[in-house]
Amino acid sequence: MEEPPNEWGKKAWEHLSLVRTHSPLIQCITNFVSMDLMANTLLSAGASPAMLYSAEELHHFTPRVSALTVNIGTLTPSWLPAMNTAAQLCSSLSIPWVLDPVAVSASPFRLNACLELVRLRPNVIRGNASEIIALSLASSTQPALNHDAAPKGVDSVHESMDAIEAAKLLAQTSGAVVAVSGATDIVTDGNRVFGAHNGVAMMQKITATGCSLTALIAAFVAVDKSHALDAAMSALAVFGVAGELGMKMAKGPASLRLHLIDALYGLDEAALLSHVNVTTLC
Ligand SMILES: Nc1ncnc2c1ncn2[C@@H]1O[C@H](COP(=O)(O)OP(=O)(O)O)[C@@H](O)[C@H]1O
Ligand SMILES: Cc1ncsc1CCOP(=O)(O)O
Ligand SMILES: [Mg+2]
Repeated sequence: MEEPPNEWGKKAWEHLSLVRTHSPLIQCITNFVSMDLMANTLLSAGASPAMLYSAEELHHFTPRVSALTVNIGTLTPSWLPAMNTAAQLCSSLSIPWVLDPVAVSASPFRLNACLELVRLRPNVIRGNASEIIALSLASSTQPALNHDAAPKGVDSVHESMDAIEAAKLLAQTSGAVVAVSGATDIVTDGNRVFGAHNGVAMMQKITATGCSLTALIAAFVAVDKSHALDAAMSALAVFGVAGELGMKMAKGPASLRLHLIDALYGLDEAALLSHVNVTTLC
C-alpha cells in the first residue's frame, strides 16, 4: 500500500528553503554560553545572525532585522533595558520575536524579568518542560514558586509530554505560540497541539542546543510571519532531523555538535520527507 504523503515534512522543507533563499537577519540578545553555537546554527540553516545587544544601537539596528530572539541565560540587571527595548521595538513594528526563558525558576529576579518580557508579547516562547511549567504557573496566578520542586539550573527535570497543559495555558494567557523541547517537541497556540518525534537524547549533552533551537524558530517565523505555529513546528522538526543525521557520524557530544551543524547545512528534501515525524497530540 502506498505511504501517505508527509505533509509536515513538505512544510518543513518549504520553510527551510525560504530561510535559505531569503537569509533573514536574526538579532540574538542571548547568553554568553550560547553565542557561538547559536550563530553557527543560524548560518548553517541559511539565516544571518547578529549577536548585537548594546542598548545604544537598538533604535538603529533592531527595526531592520527580520526577527529577534531574547534569551535570559546569563541575565544581569544591565542586560534588561536592552532586552525590553528590543522586544518593544519588535512588537510595535510587527517584527516577530521569540523568548527563551532559560532557568526561569532559578530566582525571583529571573522570573520577574521573564514575566515583564512576556507582557511585551513575544510571538513564540520556547523552553524546556521545567521552564514552560514554571513560567505558565507564574503567568497565570503569580504564585510563590516552590523551589524544592523547581529545577535549580538550566536543565529540565520534567518530560515535555508532562508540560502540554502548562504550554496550552501559557499560550492562552500570553497570546504566544508555545514550544516545549524534549523527547517529543511540542508546539501549541493554546488550542491545537502538535508533537515532533525527532531528535536524539545526546542533544541534551551539548550546551546551548535549546538556545540555538530558539534562534532557529525565530528564523523560520521570520519567513512565515502569519503562521508562527507551523513555522515553529518546522524549525523543531528540522533541528531534530539534523540531530538524528548528525548522530550517525558522532561518537559523543563534542562530535555531535560538529555533525549536527554539518547535517543542518546539508539537509535536503528527501531527508526531511523521510525523517520528519510530526503528529497531532490533541
Ligand atoms: N530525550 C530526547 N530525545 C530526543 N531529542 C531530545 C531529547 N531531549 C532533548 N532533545 C532535543 O534537544 C534539543 C534541545 O532541547 P532541550 O534539551 O529540551 O533544551 P534546553 O537545552 O533548553 O534544556 C531539542 O532539539 C530537543 O528536541
Ligand atoms: C549552561 C548555561 N548557563 C547559563 S545559560 C546556559 C546555556 C543554556 O543553554 P540551553 O538552555 O540551550 O541548554
Ligand atoms: Mg534552555
